[in-house]
Amino acid sequence: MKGFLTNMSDNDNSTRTRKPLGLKRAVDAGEVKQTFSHGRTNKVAVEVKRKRKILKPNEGGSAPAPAPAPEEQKAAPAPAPAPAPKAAPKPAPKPKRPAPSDETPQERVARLQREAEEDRLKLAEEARRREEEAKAKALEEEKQRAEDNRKAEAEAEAAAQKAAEEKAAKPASEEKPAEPEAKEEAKEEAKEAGPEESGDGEEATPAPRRFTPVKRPEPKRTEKKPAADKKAGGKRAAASTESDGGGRGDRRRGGKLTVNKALNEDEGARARSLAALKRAREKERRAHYRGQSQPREKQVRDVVVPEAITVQELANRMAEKGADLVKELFNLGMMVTVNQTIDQDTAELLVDQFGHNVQRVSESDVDIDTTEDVDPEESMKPRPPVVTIMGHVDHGKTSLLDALRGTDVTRGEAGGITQHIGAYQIKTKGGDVITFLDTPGHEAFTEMRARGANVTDIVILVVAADDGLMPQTIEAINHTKAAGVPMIVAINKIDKDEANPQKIRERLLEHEIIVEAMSGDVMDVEVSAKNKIGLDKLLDAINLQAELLELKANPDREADATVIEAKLDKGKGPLATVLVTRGTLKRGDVFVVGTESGRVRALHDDKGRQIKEAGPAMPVEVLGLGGVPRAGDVLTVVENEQRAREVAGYRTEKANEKRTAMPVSNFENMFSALKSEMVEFPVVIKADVQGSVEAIANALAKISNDLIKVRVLHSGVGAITESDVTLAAASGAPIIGFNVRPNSKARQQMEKDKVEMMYYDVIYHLTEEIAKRMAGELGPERIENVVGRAAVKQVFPAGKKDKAAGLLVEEGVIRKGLFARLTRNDVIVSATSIASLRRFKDDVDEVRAGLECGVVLSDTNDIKAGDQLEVFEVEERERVL
Ligand SMILES: Nc1nc2c(ncn2[C@@H]2O[C@H](COP(=O)(O)OP(=O)(O)OP(=O)(O)O)[C@@H](O)[C@H]2O)c(=O)[nH]1
Repeated sequence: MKGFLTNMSDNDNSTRTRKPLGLKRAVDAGEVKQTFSHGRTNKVAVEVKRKRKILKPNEGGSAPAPAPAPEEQKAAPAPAPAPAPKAAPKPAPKPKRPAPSDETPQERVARLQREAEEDRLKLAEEARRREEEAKAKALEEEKQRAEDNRKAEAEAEAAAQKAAEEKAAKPASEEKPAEPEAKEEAKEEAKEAGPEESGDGEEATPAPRRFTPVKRPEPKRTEKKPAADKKAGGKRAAASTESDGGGRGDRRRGGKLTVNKALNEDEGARARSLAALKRAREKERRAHYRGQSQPREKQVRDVVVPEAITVQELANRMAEKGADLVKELFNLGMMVTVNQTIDQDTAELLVDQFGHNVQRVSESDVDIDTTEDVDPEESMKPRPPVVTIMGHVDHGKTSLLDALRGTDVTRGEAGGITQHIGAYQIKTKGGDVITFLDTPGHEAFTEMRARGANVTDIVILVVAADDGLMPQTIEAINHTKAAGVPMIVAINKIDKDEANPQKIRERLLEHEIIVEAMSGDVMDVEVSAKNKIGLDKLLDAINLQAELLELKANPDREADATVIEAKLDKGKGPLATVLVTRGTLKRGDVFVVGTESGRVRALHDDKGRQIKEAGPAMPVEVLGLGGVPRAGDVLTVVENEQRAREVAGYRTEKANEKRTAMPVSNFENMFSALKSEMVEFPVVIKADVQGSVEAIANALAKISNDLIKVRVLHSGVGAITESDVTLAAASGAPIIGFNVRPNSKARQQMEKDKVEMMYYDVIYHLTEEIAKRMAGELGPERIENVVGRAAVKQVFPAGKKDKAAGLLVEEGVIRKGLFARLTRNDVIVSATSIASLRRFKDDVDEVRAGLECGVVLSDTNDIKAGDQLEVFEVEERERVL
């Protein structure tokens, strides 16, 4: 290599001197290509090949001898500036010089140029391809090139000698054919030399093909390289040309190549990475999509199922589609929408169907269950009794309450403060406190009890001594018994002359009330509310009874209370009178009452005084409620407002759910709902045996329907009595006698009261007749027969006020006087009749389909073009049950 470098330097010197020589330069220009190709070894190889051509024939071993001389000469004239150094040493042009004629060398030069150009191009391609080859190969290639270069040097010399010999031996004309030979030889040489060397002449084409299968060079790279080279600038190019000569240059070249490669590789890498990224993303996307499209693994959820829930809410809790639930319900034979509420059982069924776990929510999870919160015995302290007064109308309940209030020692001192709330407490002379609920009457008592608010400890049954037991007295007795509350009988109005307390006591026996005076255990006190007689005795009796009851409550705890009454005060807002059942209610306490929550803003006692706290059995008015609760609601003090709101919210939700929860629609329910006004057919039944009574009652129940129902006022075995007649007369009911007859008194009474008597001995006849009577009660059936339909085409005034409708009869016939229904968008606008019917200004009786007419409708002028008129007859038929 070094030798080569020295040659180059020699050539350089020579070129400097011979620059002006254009032709030589042209000859050298063939070699210049090598420079074009950026001084890569490849170019050098081109020269080598040419030399090889000459080399191949080897025979001309003598040729090299003359070559050196002309070589130098030739090299000298070669004007090639930069490339010259390389070209110069090459032997190829040298033989041309000695050519006998000038033309031949020119031609040669031309050929050489062409060949060189072709070589250059091909070599360039090959070079690029080579560059593209794996880095691992690069070193080997470089080594090979280095060797080639060395060979080329030697060969060039040999070739030069040979050429000289040939030229010397052959005439100028023979030189031409010599060239192809040389080419062929060169080709062979090139083949032998290996792929790298094969960039010669036309033969170069197969070379790249040979490479192609090995590694397809990316065309881009080949293009980029020169570009990159250009960018590198002249300096670099010069440097590269310089570096071509030696191993260092090779290394550098390698380095350059590496740089290019690096560039290319970078680009390639970038391209690959982008593509790879895209592919990766696409793959990921597809995988994701596939993942989605794959059937999801069913997630089993614990679904909390309350007592009532909307379909949508249940769907949400199951994370299922509402429509799916509706579909499922439809399959179960229930027609519901997502907004409808279904009951717990249905909801559970759905949850099961969808494969989730049912989790029944118990009230205690959210709500407050005071029954579970039992106070320990040691915490219990005696509390005042709570007393309710019941009795028949005008027997003196209110009077007695007032009288008892008057006995209050504290009130007496205060000078008769009017009662402020619906309950009050009195302090007896003995210091005992008694709470009276000022809601007399068993209805209120029972209603409270029905709501679970059994706050009454003792019932005082007021019976007027002058009146005896009356229906409401008996009802009060029954209600008290049902409540299991002890009773004290207050025989009132004993001040009256006609008062007969003993008779009352006796009558009470009929109702299993045995008073103490009759050796029973029910205390009885004779009182006069009017004259304030026996009040102390009554209070004593109450206290005694309270003692027996051992009424106790824990006052040292958060309060529970029951709403006695509640109202909305314009100034104070919602107010509730509550009776503390246990604990102590204090100002500032946070509570929940029914569906309302609140904080105690103020407490008022029954006298309207502000108090700070209220203990067990004390009635107080509470201010600070969020809303008006209902009587019987339980007020519970809770730890904080959040809890109060939670409970109130839960109760509200539950109340709403219950209110909106509807039995699943079916036609039966639908129709029964429509028939709100049911007719009752009252009867009194008397039969010979109980079995008959029951059979008749059942048979009559069966002929009852949604429109009319048999109501048995009274039924019994035996003859029809006077009282049966009285009862039947009061209700306008017939008396059904089955195998029985009225006694004479009853018969007279029947005639007097004009009570209908129906005798039967066959139940079927009885039911048949009753059914007819019931049908008669309902009246004949109205059946509508539509006879025609017409469309309102236009509306025009008729007379001063009326409007007439221009009709086109579409179906049937329209007749004057018939009933008509005017509908607009299928909604009935008016039910009327055809008042007048005209056709072309003539009154007509009827107009048939397809014809136009004008009508005036009775009692309506609300007619618009586009309305539909339906005309119908009404037929009345005897009703059959
Ligand atoms: N002579 C006499 N009359 C009385 C007595 N107690 C009540 N009355 C009268 O009986 C009538 C009815 O008394 P109320 O206290 O209104 O009776 P009530 O049971 O509250 O009546 P309602 O509120 O209608 O249920 C009134 O005119 C009273 O004056 C009594 O002890 N002696």
